[in-house]
Order: sequence, then C-alpha cells, then structure tokens
Amino acid sequence: MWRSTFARFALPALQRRTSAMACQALRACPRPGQAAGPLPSCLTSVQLRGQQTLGSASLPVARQSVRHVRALDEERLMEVEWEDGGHSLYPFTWLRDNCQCPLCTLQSAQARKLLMSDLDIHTGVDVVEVTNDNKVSIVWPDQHTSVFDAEWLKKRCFSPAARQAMQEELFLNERYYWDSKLRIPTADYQEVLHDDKAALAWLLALRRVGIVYLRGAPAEQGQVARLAERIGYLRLTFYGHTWQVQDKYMANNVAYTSGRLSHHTDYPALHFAPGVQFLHCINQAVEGGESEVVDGFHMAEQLQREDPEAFRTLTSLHVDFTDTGTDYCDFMLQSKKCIIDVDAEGRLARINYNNATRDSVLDLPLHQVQPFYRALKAFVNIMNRPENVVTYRMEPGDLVTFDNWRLLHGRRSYISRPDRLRHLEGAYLDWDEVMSRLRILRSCVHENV
Ligand SMILES: C[N+](C)(C)CCCC(=O)O
Ligand SMILES: O=C(O)CCC(=O)C(=O)O
Ligand SMILES: [Fe+2]
Ligand SMILES: [Zn+2]
Repeated sequence: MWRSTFARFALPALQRRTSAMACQALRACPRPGQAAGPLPSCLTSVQLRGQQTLGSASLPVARQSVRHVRALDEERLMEVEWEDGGHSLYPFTWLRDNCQCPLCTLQSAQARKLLMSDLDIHTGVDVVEVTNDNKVSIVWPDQHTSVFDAEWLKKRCFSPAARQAMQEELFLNERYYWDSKLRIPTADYQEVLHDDKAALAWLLALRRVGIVYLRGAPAEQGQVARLAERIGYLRLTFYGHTWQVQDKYMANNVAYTSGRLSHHTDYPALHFAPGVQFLHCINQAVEGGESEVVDGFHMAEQLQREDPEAFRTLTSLHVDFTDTGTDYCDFMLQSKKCIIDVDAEGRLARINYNNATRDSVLDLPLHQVQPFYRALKAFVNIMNRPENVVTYRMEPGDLVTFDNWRLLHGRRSYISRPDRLRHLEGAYLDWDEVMSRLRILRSCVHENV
C-alpha cells in the first residue's frame, strides 16, 4: 500500500495527524543514561497501544538565541555565545564548506553543490554578526555571504557533549540489554500498519530492545511483505523476497526441516548479513516448534567479563561460513567473519553465528584451532543458560520482528501433522531502511510540537 504513488504523497499528511499524540507518549519515559542497563519498568511492558511510554525519541532542543558572535582570527574559529551563557566554536573552513545559500547548496536535495576544488581551506572572514532575526551572518573575503540559523548551528556544535547528543539522535545506539525476564514488547499489527504513533513506537523498541512482537496479522502469506512496505522495501536474498519456513523435502537449509535450531543469527554466509528479520506464523506445529531468543550483545558482554580470553578470540579470529544450493536462483556463498564484531570504538556491533553454515574450512593456524573451539563453546554455554533465554510460542497471526545483528534465535524441534503443517513466512530488511523510516516518523512528531 505504501508503494502506490498516492500513498507516497499522502504519507506526510497522514503522519501529521497522529504525531502530536505520539510526541506526548514519547515524553513519558526519561532517557536512559547508559547503554547496557536493566530495562526501565516503562519498557518491560511495551504495549504500544494506548498509553505507550517509550523513552528517548530525541526531543527537540530548546530554542536557542545567539547573544553574541565574534571571529577569533588567529585560531580561524567563530565563537558563538548563546543566551544561556554557553559558548560554541566553529572552524571558518567548516562554515564556508557548509554555506546554505542557493549557490552552495542544492536546496531541493539538501545537498552540497560547492565543490571541494572551490573550497579555500585557509579562508579568513571579513565580517561576522548577529542579524535582526537572530541568525549568524558571515561575509567572506570574496564578499560571498553565508547566513546560518541559530538552532542549526547549535545542533552542530563541536563540543564532545553536543556531538554525542547529535550522534545518538541520528543513530539511536543506546541499547537496553535483557535476559529471560524480558517481557517482549508487543504491539498490534494493524495499528503498526495504519497508525504512525504505533509505527514509531514499534521501531524505537526494535532498535533499543531488539525485538518486538506483533499480534493480529491475518494468518495468510503476504504479511511480512506488507510490513516491509510500511518501512520501504525488503532485502532480497538467495532464499527469495520472502521465504517459507516449512519442513521441506531435500531441504536446502536446516531451517526447512522439523529439527531443532540452536541459537543463531541468520545468514552469516553473507558478508553484509540482513539487519532485521520478520517471521510471521501462518500455522504452528501440533507439538514443539517453540521459539527462543537471546540478547547477543548482552551475552557477548557477559563473555567479555567472565572469559576475556574467549572474547578476544571471538572478536579477532575470522571464521569461514558457506552456503550452497538453489532457491531464488543457484548460489555458492563464502564469507569470513568474526563471530563477535566490535566497531572502531570497541562497542558491540554485530553477532555472526550460525552453526549450520559455519564452514568445515577453518582458516586458522593449527595452534589456534582448539582455543577457537574453547572460546565458541564458552559463548554458547552462556547463551544456553536458562536465565538468559526468552522462550515463546508463536500462534497463527503472530509476527515477530527482531534485530538480526544483535539477537540470536532458535527453534525447538516439532511434529507437524499433514492436516496441520507448521508454516512461517519470513523476510529480511536492512537497518538503513528501518532507521530511515524511524527518523521520518520521528521528524513528523517534531513538526507538530
Ligand atoms: C533459510 N532461511 C532464509 C530461513 C534462513 C537462512 C539463515 C542461514 O542459513 O543463515
Ligand atoms: O522455525 C522457526 O521458528 C525459526 C526459523 C529460523 O530460524 C529461520 O528460518 O531462520
Ligand atoms: Fe533463523
Ligand atoms: Zn554560499
């Protein structure tokens, strides 16, 4: 539905209608102070309906007025003094580079027209002043003039605190870690499809908690695709646009059997594994088939604390993954991944682990083989502790959405009957598209403050 031309154009208006309410709801829960903390009580019972209280939708900054500006010519910095007494510094080069005038910016695309070859990275300034409408105006030595909005400048302040706040607003990297006591955030499928407030709360919880359960979907194929269109588009893989999890003859994947699946992330055989996974239950088995999830980042943090050597091993050794077969088309994949990926700042970024597709090719020197197995075993043992595992049983019409870069999921073996064959439909998305929709939904909330 969101793909139709009409719906695309209608979207902003539609979002505006619900946004004031959403904003109120988002205010109800204080912003958490740390990445890895216990779930605040307002999050454990995320009923995205009614008086949902999800935290931190990055509230608009208080309006800021400029008291004074001056050029520090020696340092080639412009100093802004704010009404509240605070100060911000902006390099001349950065200011010239980011001139917002129509010559320097293609306003219809909000993109820079100014070429690097035309940027003088040693520029001085002629005049800096505060305008009557509280903007900052700069006249450059060639008499080109730039005018900067106060709030625009404030958000781009280079102080560590301002930079951190801006990055959190853009990427929402704060996470709530959880264990078996998690009550999985739950929302209504139809509300998420039709109500922007519900959609925003869904995506915020998906980002922070890593898993959101949706109830009330029709128990028929096509729902994961519909939900993906709510965001933008889904991620095609060799298993198809969407894929059917069923016990299949000559299965091309262990997921397509009735066997037990140990905790895994999907598709480590792809170097860029899908960020988000949807699974929709169309039919459940007569016996077994329960789902299990663990918070992979929380597990990795526990491993780092309890067994730093194993953590070092899993964050440094590259393991081969492989996947060969035919589905959407024929495939012969190979990848090399650390089972635990950390980013440049040492923060947990991704878990890559599916024991079924871990290759028999193990590109390690002999003496590292046994330490590798020891480290992996330590990680798996932590994941299997009952206090870390959340178990649930999907019923027809239930749809689970989760962070495939963070959670590991599993399934208990099951027994189907010919008249009641277990059937889930799945789809993948990537975080870029999900975060894009999240930011749009949130910005519409702000427009209506
Ligand atoms: C087959 N499918 C798409 C359900 C799961 C693939 C996950 C994997 O093999 O890593
Ligand atoms: O059958 C299930 O419950 C989960 C299947 C699964 O993990 C998968 O398809 O990747
Ligand atoms: Fe899976
Ligand atoms: Zn300009």
